Amino acid sequence: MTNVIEAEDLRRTYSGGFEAVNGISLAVPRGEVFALLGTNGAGKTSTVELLEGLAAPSGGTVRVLGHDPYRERAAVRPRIGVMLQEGGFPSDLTVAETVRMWAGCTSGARPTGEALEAVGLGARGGVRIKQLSGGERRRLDLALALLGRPEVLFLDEPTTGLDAEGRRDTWALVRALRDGGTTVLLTTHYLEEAESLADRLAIMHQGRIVLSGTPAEVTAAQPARIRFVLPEGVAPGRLPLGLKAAAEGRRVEIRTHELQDALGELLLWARDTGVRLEGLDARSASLEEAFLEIASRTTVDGTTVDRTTVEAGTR
Ligand SMILES: Nc1ncnc2c1ncn2[C@@H]1O[C@H](COP(=O)(O)OP(=O)(O)OP(=O)(O)O)[C@@H](O)[C@H]1O
Repeated sequence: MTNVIEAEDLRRTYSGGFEAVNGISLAVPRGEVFALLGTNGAGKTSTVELLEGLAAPSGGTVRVLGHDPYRERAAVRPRIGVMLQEGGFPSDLTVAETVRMWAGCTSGARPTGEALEAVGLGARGGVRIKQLSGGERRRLDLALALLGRPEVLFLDEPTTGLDAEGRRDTWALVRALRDGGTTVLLTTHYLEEAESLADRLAIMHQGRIVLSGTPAEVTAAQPARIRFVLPEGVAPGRLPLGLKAAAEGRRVEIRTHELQDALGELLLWARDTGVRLEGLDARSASLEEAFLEIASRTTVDGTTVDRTTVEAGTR
């Protein structure tokens, strides 16, 4: 499969010397939905703008549909759709007028009605932009990004500000576009969105990709968790030797990559010793845990380390 988006050791340094993108490499094949995740300021928008050709990288290379999106903008721009984090519209125009205006600058544009129907704004064509809700503006942004039937769609936080139904409608639309062969690269703060929509994802932290893969691969890298409360008088030290547990008073947490084995061992021990495990809760790792674990890291001298390690080292 050919890669529609390719970045190699991509860097972006802002004036003042701040390195917002610090050597990112990624490849997105045709027809894939790829999600970029990361905390505020991780460098997602700075990266996406390089991929869109809106800014020149300070190092590394980008290829979109085989071209440099910044230097060969004329070759790339007609084939991509871009939804920025904040679109600016003339507020006195109606929704339909805005789409028609945009269509005037777009070759092979979809009909206005079709573009608005696709994003659930079919009945809002006559409404002025200034009267739209935040979520409706987001949908209009998406309609404009779709207008030229792009081969590659860049969506920067496409569902921020949408209600639950709007979010699910957008997911359905993105899936339909993907099934039709469109390649989609999106950023999001909603882990559920990345988990349900993305074929592959990357978690960024401080300008770097720290973890990437399918949602299942990314979560599999994290340990599962078992939690329970021991009864009065049963010390955590009595737990079976094979289980590595962290205890706070009677509350115990076990982290393991072998959930079934650990849980089996724990339950057999509890039965054999007549111990009742209150509030027993066992769960596989989630994307949220992977994300929070990465977000809690900090960087010292360019090396990413666990925050607890830093604190221990400074004591
Ligand atoms: N024009 C600029 N000049 C200097 N620094 C900038 C500029 N734009 C962004 N930054 C900084 O670069 C870093 C990355 O910003 P960016 O917007 O790419 O992050 P993000 O992951 O998209 O964050 P968010 O989730 O909040 O949108 C931040 O620390 C930000 O303050």
